[in-house]
Parts: sequence; structure tokens; C-alpha cells
Amino acid sequence: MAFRLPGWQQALPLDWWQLNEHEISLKLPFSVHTSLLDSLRALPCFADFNLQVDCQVEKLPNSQPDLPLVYGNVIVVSSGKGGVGKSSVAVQLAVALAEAGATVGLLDADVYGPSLPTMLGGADEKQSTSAQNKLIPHHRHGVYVSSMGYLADAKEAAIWRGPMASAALQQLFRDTQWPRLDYLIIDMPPGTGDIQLTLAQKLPVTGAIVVTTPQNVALADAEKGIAMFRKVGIPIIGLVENMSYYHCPKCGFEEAIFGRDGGQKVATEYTVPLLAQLPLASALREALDEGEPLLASAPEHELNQPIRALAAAVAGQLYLQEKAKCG
Ligand SMILES: Nc1ncnc2c1ncn2[C@@H]1O[C@H](COP(=O)(O)OP(=O)(O)OP(=O)(O)O)[C@@H](O)[C@H]1O
Repeated sequence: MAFRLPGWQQALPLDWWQLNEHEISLKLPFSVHTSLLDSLRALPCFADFNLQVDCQVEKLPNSQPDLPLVYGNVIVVSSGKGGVGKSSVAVQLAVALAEAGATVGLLDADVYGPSLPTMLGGADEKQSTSAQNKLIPHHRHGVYVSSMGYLADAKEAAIWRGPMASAALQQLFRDTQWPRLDYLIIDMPPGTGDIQLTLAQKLPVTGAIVVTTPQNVALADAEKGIAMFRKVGIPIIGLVENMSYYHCPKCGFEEAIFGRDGGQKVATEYTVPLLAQLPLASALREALDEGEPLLASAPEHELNQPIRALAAAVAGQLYLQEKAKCG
């Protein structure tokens, strides 16, 4: 059976492989957690070889080529509707990419309900400023984080009007002293209104992810999210269906309590990839509530594998889609 990376329909290009006597090296231009390559290592044709994998993240063009940008690939995580798990997906995606070896930044643009300080911990610590008046990001679970939640009083930010909120966010984006990043993940405010549209147009974005749950109400809003990014010419990396099925921690029983395959239908209708169907699991919520994502607090937990596969699918699709544009 041929090996496929998560989210890939095709085999890996031949020029990514190199054979040197008893060693095969694979050069990937994006991040993939090593555990996702175990089935590749187990193929009989690799039995006599030592497989070396080297991930060197390639910087791809973004939607604002004229803006000077020192960061790597900028991925916005959005949702048409609140409460579907957008921030949870953004946080776990960032931690998973960092765990796979990438240098990752996470910008909390969810100004009206910044939840990253809760999910990553250190909510009481303030961000300090450098001698050049730049904001120093926190470094949590391998990810560089900058959030309104570390800066402004949440109650004060909650009454900001749209233009004020989007100006504050652009400033947060610009004035954070990011290290040289491979990926910057932006947790967008939920919805498809003016503030989201302005942010999508003003920020240099490489690709967007739309998070949804399988219920019809959430899917209808996810469709609006896809339409919004298409309108402003931002490539859609794909759709993430969160809370796709309930995972019983005791017996492993799984049930699609919000309905089945809604995300797949929308993905097919809009011809975007369905990047992942993530379980609804109390262990994931408890870990995020404690500021210790499961990937960090219990790396061996079985619930982490779908998140690692999501991260590989996001990184791989972003690369594939950009290269497809170049023909
Ligand atoms: N797959 C999941 N399993 C269990 N709990 C989850 C899952 N995804 C998210 N949650 C929980 O659901 C709640 C809402 O998630 P989250 O804050 O990520 O949603 P959101 O879409 O970002 O919300 P908002 O739009 O209000 O910012 C959180 O308590 C989170 O821990």
C-alpha cells in the first residue's frame, strides 16, 4: 500500500527523496510530526534502510506582497459562528506545529473574548516591552504568543467599536517582536462581519482555515466564512470539523451526537479540503481549561494524534495549494 501524508491524495514528489547507500533521506518543505511517518518507516521497502526526515519550512507568498513582512507563513483560524472551538483549534494547531519542530507564533485577534491566555496558561502575566518599544511575546508550550488578553482589560476591550478593535489588532500584529517564524497562527474573532473582513484584508495572510461543528446552523455560518475569504482573495486551506463525534474516555465508544458528515458536504460543495474531523472529548477541554494543552501535558495521549494529523494536513495543503497556483 502506498504511503500518504494526512490530507494528501497523491504520493510525495520523487525529488524530495535521496538515496545514499543504506540511508534514504526525505526533505519536506513543511512541518510534520515524526510519529506520522511511522507507517512509512514500516513499509517493507524501507526495511534495509535508515530513513532520515528533514523538515525545512518554505516561506510562501501571502495576500499582501507589498507589506514588508519578517514572519513566515501566516494562517488565520476563523469561524462563522462563536463557540465552535476556533480558539481550541488555533492553540492546538500552534502547539502541534511547534512540537513537529517549526518556530511558531500565535496571535490572539479574538479581541472580544481573548481565550489564549487561559488555554496556554499565564493569564496573569503581562507582556513586557523591549527597549525598542516592541512587545515581547510570551513563550508557552513551545509557541510565541501575543494576546490582547495579556495587555488590555477584557471588560474594556469588550466595548471597543469595530475600527478601534481592528486598529488595536493590527498594532498587536506589527508591534510584537516575533522571532523568525515558520508559521504565525492568528485566532480571528468569530463571525463574518466588518471587523473580520477588515482584518482579513489588512493582514498579510498565506491561507485561512474555517472551523465548524457538524450542526446545520454552524455549517451555514461556515459557508459564509468561506465566501468571505473568497471575496477578498485569500486562499482557503480547508475546513476543520470540530466536535465531530463524542469520544467516551472510559470505553472508547464514539457517537456522532451533532449529526454525521455535515463538514464533508460543505467541503465537497465548496471544493475545499476537509482537513480534520476532531472528537468532542472532555480530556481536551479540561487540559485547555488548565492552560496545559493535552499535547504538552500528556504527549502520548491517543487524542493528540488527530491534532498532529491536522497540523500536517494544514502545513501540507498550504504548500500544495501554493505550488498548484504556480502550475
Ligand atoms: N473538541 C473539543 N472537545 C471538548 N471540548 C472542546 C472541544 N473544542 C472546544 N472545546 C471547548 O469548548 C469551549 C469553546 O471553545 P473555544 O473557546 O475554542 O471556541 P471558540 O469558537 O473560539 O469560541 P469564541 O468564538 O467564543 O471565541 C471551550 O471550553 C473549549 O475547551
